[in-house]
Amino acid sequence: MKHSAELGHAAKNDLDIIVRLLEPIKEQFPTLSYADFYQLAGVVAVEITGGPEIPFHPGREDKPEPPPEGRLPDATKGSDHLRQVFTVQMGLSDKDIVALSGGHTLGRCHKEHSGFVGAWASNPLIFDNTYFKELLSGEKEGLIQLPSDKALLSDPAFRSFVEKYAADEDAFFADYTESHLKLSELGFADASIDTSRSIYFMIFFKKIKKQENSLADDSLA
Ligand code: HEM
Repeated sequence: MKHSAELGHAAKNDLDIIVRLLEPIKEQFPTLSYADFYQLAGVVAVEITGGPEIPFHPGREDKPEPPPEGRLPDATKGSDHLRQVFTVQMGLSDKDIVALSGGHTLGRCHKEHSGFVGAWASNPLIFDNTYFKELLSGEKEGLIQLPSDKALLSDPAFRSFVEKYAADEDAFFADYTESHLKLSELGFADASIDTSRSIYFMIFFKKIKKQENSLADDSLA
């Protein structure tokens, strides 16, 4: 995210706004890598919008170059493509694919970015299981279902997880936590629980959370 090539990526057009908002917080923690900082911001975002507490292990190093192009999933494609990206390339399971897709409980699609328009849920600033409930209840005026979201309904293995998460938010939160943690530590060989450092980082976490709250208050004011 700190590389301009990534920021200019059509699929992530708004990232520069987040990067700009986070920069004053990052400046207070110069020893923290950007890779750890942005992962921590993701963990905080899920938690402060009502989602589960995801464990965080620090120690990622910043890379001098962005990763190669073409590794993001394509929203116009179906289940074979999702398994190619998440299972073949990243080693994640069907359960991970469906649980992580629940991240679409937050935010929305923008015409100027992806060409799609609208949010997946009527409460797009709350992390809950509405995404799965909406998916099962069919298309609705004002809400979006991407082809890649609909693939979770037509593929029987995916669908069983959609039904489970729609019926049981605790099960979604438990699986989402596991999958988010797994995704956030791909390629991070040193991820391990080092108690003293984890406690140290929890202090950062609380500080950042406090500042996020005051940023949110400012932007509402
Ligand atoms: C399964 C494959 C995925 C596909 C094909 C996909 C596709 C998309 C697309 C097309 C957008 C709209 C971008 C825009 O127009 O601004 C989007 C937004 C978003 N995606 Fe995904 N996504 C996937 C997985 C994920 C995962 C794993 C997460 C997080 C766990 C996630 C979280 C989000 C969020 C929060 C937004 C809203 C961003 C905003 O409000 O600006 N997505 N995604």
